Amino acid sequence: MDPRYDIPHRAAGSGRGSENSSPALGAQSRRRKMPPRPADFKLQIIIIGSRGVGKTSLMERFTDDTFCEACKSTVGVDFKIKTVELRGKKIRLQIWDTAGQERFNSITSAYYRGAKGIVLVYDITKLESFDDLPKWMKMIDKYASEEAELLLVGNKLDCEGDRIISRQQGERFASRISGMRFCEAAKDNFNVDEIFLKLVDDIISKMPLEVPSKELSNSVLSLQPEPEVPPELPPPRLRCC
Ligand SMILES: Nc1nc2c(ncn2[C@@H]2O[C@H](COP(=O)(O)OP(=O)(O)OP(=O)(O)O)[C@@H](O)[C@H]2O)c(=O)[nH]1
Repeated sequence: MDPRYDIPHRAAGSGRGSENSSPALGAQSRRRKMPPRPADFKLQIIIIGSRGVGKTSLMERFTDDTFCEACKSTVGVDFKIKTVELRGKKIRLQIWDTAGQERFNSITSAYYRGAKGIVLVYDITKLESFDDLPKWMKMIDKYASEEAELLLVGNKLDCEGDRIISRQQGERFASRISGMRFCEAAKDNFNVDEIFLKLVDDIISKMPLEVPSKELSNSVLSLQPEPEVPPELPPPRLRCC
């Protein structure tokens, strides 16, 4: 893995402190009570793609380093949080996992607008999921911000024997979309951290990181709290051919 991508491990233990700690543990418990350094940025990333391509598995692998053998199909949207450090900045990622079933499009479309990064996933063993890509691009064009970074992921690389979509086909599709990156991955942790971190790196490399600290803290404060409700719909944009 690229050493620039430094992911802090989750703190071990229950994290439950006690007001009556022994003096010998005083310094240690005081250290434990230090509030964590606030994030410099908060970013939203949305994962989209047809049903069963592995969106939930990718999210869980990246955020919790696990995957479920038989995930339930996502209903509407779900999200997880992960904090990473890149380019000396602490970045709190909110990763939205959307349902692949078309009947949820009216719900999931509301989450596109706030996303700074969009991961569009297909299954390399399912032609239909690849054929659906233009449909997903239409959703992106209609609902996402024009500035959002796009990443196309051909998933289930561990099923090479059942592959139907070649790597070249994936690359060709991505090359036709302005600024879209492409890679292949698998839930057993092939390329998963790398794809998310590369996407975040692409996003923050375009952000003004060297602004004066006062402005930076203002920009953090101005970021919205975790969106419990979908943001307003964006104006349509034209990107897809
Ligand atoms: N072999 C293999 N199976 C995978 C991979 N990723 C996901 N799966 C399996 O594919 C099935 C669907 O995975 P999900 O992660 O639920 O797919 P999803 O895209 O979130 O599905 P929806 O929520 O219905 O849109 C599950 O049985 C997963 O275990 C992978 O990389 N390799």
